[in-house]
Amino acid sequence: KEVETQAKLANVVVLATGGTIAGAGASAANSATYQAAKVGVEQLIAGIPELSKLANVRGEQVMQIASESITNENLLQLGRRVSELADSKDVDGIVITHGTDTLEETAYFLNLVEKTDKPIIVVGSMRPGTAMSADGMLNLYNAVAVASSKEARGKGVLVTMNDEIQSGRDVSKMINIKTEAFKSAWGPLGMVVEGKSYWFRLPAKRHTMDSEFDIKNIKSLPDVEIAYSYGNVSDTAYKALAQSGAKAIIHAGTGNGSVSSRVVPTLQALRKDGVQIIRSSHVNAGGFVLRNAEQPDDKYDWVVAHDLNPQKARILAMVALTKTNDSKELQRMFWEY
Ligand SMILES: NC(=O)CC[C@H](N)C(=O)O
Repeated sequence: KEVETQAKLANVVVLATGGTIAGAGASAANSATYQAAKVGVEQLIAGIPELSKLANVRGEQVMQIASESITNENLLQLGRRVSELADSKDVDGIVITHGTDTLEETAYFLNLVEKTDKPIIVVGSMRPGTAMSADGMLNLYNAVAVASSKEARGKGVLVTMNDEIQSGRDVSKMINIKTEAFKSAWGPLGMVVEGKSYWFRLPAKRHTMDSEFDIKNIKSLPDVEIAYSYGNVSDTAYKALAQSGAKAIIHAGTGNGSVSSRVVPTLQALRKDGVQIIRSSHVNAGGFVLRNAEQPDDKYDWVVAHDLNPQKARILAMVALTKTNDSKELQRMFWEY
């Protein structure tokens, strides 16, 4: 009978990359002071015996790092492994355990480049497993539940944190001390409760199967950098980034991606030199940058990131630049993805 049930369960692979979900602290009182990326994937899976009722779960340790240290090479390595697994007949769903600092970047990257309709779920935690009220166990349980469900297919890369199912495209880490840390300006897609998913809406932007990007065709990612804006900002960072070889600079602007009059001439000159200038906003609850509002983008040949925050804009710019260096094409991609 047991063999029969196991045959019916979905096959889910957990790819572990590190982060707080694999963190360990000195005592149960250490919810914020601990070391990330300490616990191996086998131990994470073994810590949740209930997973075996949801799916046939196996783990792979892809890397063991805190996510602020993830490089473009790491992203490509992870993306290629996800793609290989998604192509395998024996795999129904993929879960990626990840540090929360750059989780939103990895989730968006995979959402753009993985050609599969199989569920891909990225998950992390805000407290290490050694802490009181650790959140990683339930987040991972929920991730495996969603990864093994048929309803999660074709919805793009998803993130399960704090009982919510979020689109990997929209979600962002909004606060770094609460377990209710991941939010999207446009709301979650659904909820996952006691291993069952409840869906409310679908992503409207192009992703995975419907994307023109494919990890199999991406050999390397170009250098795209971010410059932060604020009162009294100078053009020093923009110039230095261009000089160090950036193909595009994401302007992490104030408000509607506005640009200081001290910086405008430098960005005009950099664009003439071939650097793509992409205006985004660093406002906290979600930016909404429109073309030719605040700055004449048509005249300067700049691109706007619309609702993508600066770090997500960097991901799309890198992926887009593997295909085109035409600013009109880049702008189309920024509207569509
Ligand atoms: N909560 C977390 O996962 C943060 C830990 C670490 N900075 C990381 O992103 O990997």
